[in-house]
Order: sequence, then structure tokens, then C-alpha cells
Amino acid sequence: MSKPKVLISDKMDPNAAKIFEERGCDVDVITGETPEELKARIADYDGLAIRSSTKVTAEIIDAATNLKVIGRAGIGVDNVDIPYASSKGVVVMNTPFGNSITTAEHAIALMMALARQIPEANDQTQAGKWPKSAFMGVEVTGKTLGLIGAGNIGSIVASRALGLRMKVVAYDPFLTEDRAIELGVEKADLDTLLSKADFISLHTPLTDQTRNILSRERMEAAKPGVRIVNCARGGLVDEAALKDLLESGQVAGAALDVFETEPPAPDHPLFGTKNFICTPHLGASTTEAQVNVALQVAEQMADYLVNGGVTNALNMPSLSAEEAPKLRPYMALAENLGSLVSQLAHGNLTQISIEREGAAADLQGKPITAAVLAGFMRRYSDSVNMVNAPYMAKDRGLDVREVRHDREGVYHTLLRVTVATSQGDRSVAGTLFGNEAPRLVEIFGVGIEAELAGHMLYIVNEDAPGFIGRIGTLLGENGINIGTFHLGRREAGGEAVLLLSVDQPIPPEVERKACELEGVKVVKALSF
Ligand SMILES: NC(=O)c1ccc[n+]([C@@H]2O[C@H](COP(=O)([O-])OP(=O)(O)OC[C@H]3O[C@@H](n4cnc5c(N)ncnc54)[C@H](O)[C@@H]3O)[C@@H](O)[C@H]2O)c1
Ligand SMILES: O=C(O)[C@H](O)COP(=O)(O)O
Repeated sequence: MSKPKVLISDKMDPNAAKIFEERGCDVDVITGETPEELKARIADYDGLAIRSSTKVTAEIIDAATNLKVIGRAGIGVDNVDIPYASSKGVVVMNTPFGNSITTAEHAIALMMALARQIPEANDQTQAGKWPKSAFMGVEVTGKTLGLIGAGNIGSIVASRALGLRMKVVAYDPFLTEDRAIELGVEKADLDTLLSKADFISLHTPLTDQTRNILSRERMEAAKPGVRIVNCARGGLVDEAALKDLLESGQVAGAALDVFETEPPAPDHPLFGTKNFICTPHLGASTTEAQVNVALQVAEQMADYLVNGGVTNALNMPSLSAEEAPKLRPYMALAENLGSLVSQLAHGNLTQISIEREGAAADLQGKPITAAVLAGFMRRYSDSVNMVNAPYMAKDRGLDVREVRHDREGVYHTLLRVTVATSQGDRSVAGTLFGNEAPRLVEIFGVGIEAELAGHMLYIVNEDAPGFIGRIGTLLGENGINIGTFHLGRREAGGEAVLLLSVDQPIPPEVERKACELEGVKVVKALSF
């Protein structure tokens, strides 16, 4: 098997390339390319490792015909079209913790720089001036820091600010009272925060809800003389309003590490504004953070490409590298059961349930469900896989239910997939032989043992002597070789089920002739 190929398209610590190679991937490091250059190259790669410079648009994803995973060495993934990647079955992962301390420290550094006007004082001193009385700073001790967003980075900023003897007020709709107490911060609504904060530091992603969260109106309503730090994302603060309010003195200082457009135009209106300082998106730029995120992203991506392990994916449930091999035969079984039920059940299928029993009940349900859906959704799209199947199912309004049974069944482990049809529920079930060989054990209430693979023929007929000979003759006359033969029936003389594996696809005319055989009720050519 050829090695997975990974492209590192942004500047990254060299440990990333080393880890990819050690874990069995071929890796190219080609940074600073234009979108056109990346588009021309990307079809060769199974993995793409990026920071914030590479924009992974729908156009790039369309060109990436082999791509399986995009790994962001960092936190923000607003440069990746995640919905589109999901629809194409590409996993998107990030490293949510590797640079949080570094970024929190940058926010604190900028807050201190604002409090003591360090950049300007430095410039003037080095310019040969000695403007001792021009730079009257403020202490942070006893002042209130307003945090907008108290997730990973916001929480670390809170702990550092408390260490500086500041009071911390936090606005975050997802912050619970208990967590606020644990962090030692006061939970507040945004208006209260604005009215109390001497310093405001932003730590939210950029979303429809957070865009311009510091709008002109809000900055006007803030405590006069407030100082603002943004080390999160450009677009959270209205830049034009910030300039006006810095000039009027309503905002006493502002420090931006991030801009609405990056890099900002050389004549950006904020440049040169009094009490404005900025850095070029340096929040994550420390040796420690860059080693952390490079190692993490390479380990995560290689795990996925080599072993199927999934960590920190934004569009797929996690699956550890230890769990992945154990789950692999279940995934194969699940996908085949999903495919079987979708090939056999008729009509508009709007509900599917996936039951796990015995050993399967102790496994993670989400990956198994994703695999069932991948098999099931293949009736709609050839390019479906475990990543995009749950999204496609949701788009189609499929009601997906997961059921876990504690009870002991006949089999040590069992997966059952049931779809609701206009004729009632239709269900298929399977197990693993020897914990690794997937086997079908039931179709629509009839016990039958079979391996689902390749081309197969499913027949329901009246259980009467002579039928097996008739179907064998028909297939033989049409040059179709039978590989395996599986029989099941509800009761003697009732309905029998026959499942054959054959060496080549069954042509439609043979399917039709089989339908015309005496005693036949249903014929369906299957493929897995
Ligand atoms: N400047 C840099 O170099 C740099 C480095 C790392 C991260 N970042 C950015 O920092 C931001 C925060 O990162 P994080 O790791 O703390 O993320 P996180 O997901 O851990 O925390 C974000 C917090 O924002 C909160 N939030 C969401 N919507 C909100 C709203 N409308 N109002 C208030 N709070 C809201 C969430 O509840 C969450 O607690 C991200 O945008 C990330 O991309 C920037
Ligand atoms: O979201 C992040 O992790 C930061 O914005 C860092 O971006 P960078 O990797 O381009 O420095």
C-alpha cells in the first residue's frame, strides 16, 4: 500500500514534517503559494496541514480529489470552509489547546503595554527623546478586566489577571455559574460588563453573533477611558468606530493582534492613531506554542491517515488510535448493514435506528452510526463516507436513532439496523465472528448467516423442493458463477430467503428471469 501524502502549506515548526515521516506519511513542505498554485497541486495529497494563511475554499476542496483530512496547527478554522469539507467527506481537525497559554500571555502583554504605553515610550526614547512626563500610565491592580468569551483562552487570561490582583467580569452565554465560581470571575451580561470594565479583552470566535460585538454603540456605552485588547479574531471590534472613539478619548487605548482584513492595508485608518498599538497576528507565535501545535496536528493527521484514529475533529466524532482497530470490523459490518437495508427496503425512508447489543453496546456509538449512514446514504451518492454521511442524512431530514441495550443476546455482539417503511419496520442484524469477521445473521426477521461482500443475489421464495436447482440452472445458463450459498426460513413450507454471492454483477435480464421462476416472490441484485 502506498504511503499517505501530506502537504504542509503554511510555515510550521519542522517537528511536524518529522512526525509525519516517522508515522509513515510522505510529506512536502511548500509554503506561501497562491490559491491557483495550491489548487494545481492539491490533488496529489491525502492530507493538508495549515495555519491561518492558507484559505481552504470550496474551490480548493473541489480540486483536492484525494483529500481526506485538513489539519489546522492552531485553533481558529475560519479559513476553512468546514461545511463544504464535510459535504465532501473531508475531516477537519484543529489543535484546540496547543497555543492557548501563549495567546493568553499575549493578551496580558498587550494589556500591560496599553496601561504603560510601552511601544510609544520605546519609540520616543530610541529616537533620542526623554519624554518622562508624557507617559503617565495606569496600574492594573484593583482594576476590572471584562472578558468577552471565557473558553480556553479567556479562562487562562482570567487566571493571570487574578494573579495581577485585578477583578474579572466575564460575559459568555455558555459560562455556567459553577464554572464562573471555579474561575473566580463574576458572570455578567454584556451591558454590565461594559459598565464595569476598565480593560476589555475579547476571546470569542468570529460568528454571526460575535461579529462587531464591540460595535460603536457598545464602545460608546462602555466605561469612559476603557482600554480594549483583541487577540481573538478581526471583525469582533468595529475598526472605524474604534478610531473615532480613540480620538475622542472615550476609548483610552486599544491593542489589536487581529484585523478584519489580514494583512491590513498599509494606510489602515487605525495606523498612527494615538494610543493604538498592534501586532501582526502574533498571538500564537512562541516557540513553545508552535512546537505544541505542529506536533499535535501531525500526530492527529497521521493517526487518521494511517490508523483511522480521529482526535479534535470539528466535523466527526473522536476515535482514539487504540479504539480504531477494535472498531474497524464493526465499521465494516455497520456500513454493510446500512447498505443492505437501503438496497432492500422500498419507499421514502425517513427513519433509521441503530441498535447495539452485547460487546457492541460498550463501544462508542457515533462512529458506528456514521458507518451505518455511510452505507445507507450510498443510495443517494457515490461519494458518501463516514464524515459526510451524518450531514447528508440530516440534510435529507432522516430521523436517526441510536439505541444501546444492556441485555445479553444470543450473539456476544450484535448490531441491528431498522428502517421505518410504509409496510412497517424492516430490520437487518449482524455480528462479528471471532471479534473480527463481520457476518449478517438476520434479514427482515429471517435468521441467515452470510458474509456481505461483492455481488450478491437476494431471493425470497416459497419454501418448496426444486427451487435451488432452478435458480442454479438459471445462473449457470447465464454464465454466472455462484461463490457462496446461504439459506434461511421462518418455518418449513413458509417463506424462504436465499442469499447467493456471485462472481460478477447480475444483469437486469437475469434478475427479471429469476423473478419469473416458479415460487419466487422477491429478487434483488445487491452489491457491497
Ligand atoms: N491571535 C491569535 O493568534 C489566536 C491564537 C489562538 C486563538 N485565537 C482565537 O481566539 C479565540 C478564542 O479561542 P479559545 O481557544 O478560547 O476558544 P474557545 O472555543 O475555547 O472559547 C470561545 C468562547 O467564546 C464563547 N462565545 C461564543 N459565542 C459568544 C458570544 N456571542 N458572546 C460571548 N462569548 C461567546 C464560547 O462560549 C467559548 O467559551 C478563537 O477565535 C481563536 O481562533 C487567536
Ligand atoms: O487561531 C489560532 O490558532 C491563531 O489565530 C493562530 O494563527 P496562526 O497559526 O496563523 O498564528
